[in-house]
Amino acid sequence: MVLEFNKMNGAGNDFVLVDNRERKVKLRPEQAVQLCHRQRGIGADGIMLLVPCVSGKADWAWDFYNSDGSVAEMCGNGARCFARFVQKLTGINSQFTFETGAGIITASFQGERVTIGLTKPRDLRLNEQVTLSVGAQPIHSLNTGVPHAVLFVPDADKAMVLSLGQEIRRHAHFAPKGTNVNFVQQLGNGAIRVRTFERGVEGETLACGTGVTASALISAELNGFKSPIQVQVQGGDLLEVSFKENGGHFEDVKLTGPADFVFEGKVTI
Ligand SMILES: N[C@@H](CCC[C@H](N)C(=O)O)C(=O)O
Repeated sequence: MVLEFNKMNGAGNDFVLVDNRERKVKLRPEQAVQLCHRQRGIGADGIMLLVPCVSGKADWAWDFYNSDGSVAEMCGNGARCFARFVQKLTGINSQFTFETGAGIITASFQGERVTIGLTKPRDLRLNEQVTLSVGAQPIHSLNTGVPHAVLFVPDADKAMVLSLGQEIRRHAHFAPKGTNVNFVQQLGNGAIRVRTFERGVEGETLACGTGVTASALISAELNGFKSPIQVQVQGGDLLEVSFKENGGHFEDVKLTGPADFVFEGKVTI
């Protein structure tokens, strides 16, 4: 069949978006892999299909695939792109909701930027000593829709994102689901810089929205960072994480950043 798609990116994390409101597309994992392939396909970190929300709990829903064909519960940068895609197809400018594997996400538009309201963060674990090939390291973790490990590093440029990222991503400590891995440098002005090794892409991406969010919340928890936190990502963009703290719990967690169309096309699958 011929698939019509939009190619988009959110802070350099790139995606293929497909209108599947009529549910005619049945994507198999190997087709997702083929479409995301950077030499043999369109090239992307993931694919989102817009579908009707059958549960009736939200305005829309998505099916999300990583570039290795695995299904992910949530994607922060993808969510902003999805919001712009829905806006383009339906003309909506006001806040709306969509259902993901992690729960209901809200989306709203601030001029060029998009804000998404995430699901309540869960499974916060701090300062767990994890034995790695470089020795035991304190690793923090938080699920912001998908699981994230967070390590603080003095200089993100020198972080061993590929080698250590891969090791932690599949470490027994995070089994069976594995984890995304974020290397976080604290910048002087209450901001942070984050580099992420992404599960399901199995490499470093130019940004990871849920990873940025987990890194910001853990910076707040451990180092007193205040909302909103500015986060510099590997692609050079700035994302913003805002939240409320209520008795040691984070609420009303929001991620704001860019979501850009790159091109439209048709591909036979
Ligand atoms: N890039 C995303 C995260 C996508 C899901 C992740 N690869 C996983 O499988 O956990 C983001 O911006 O949050």
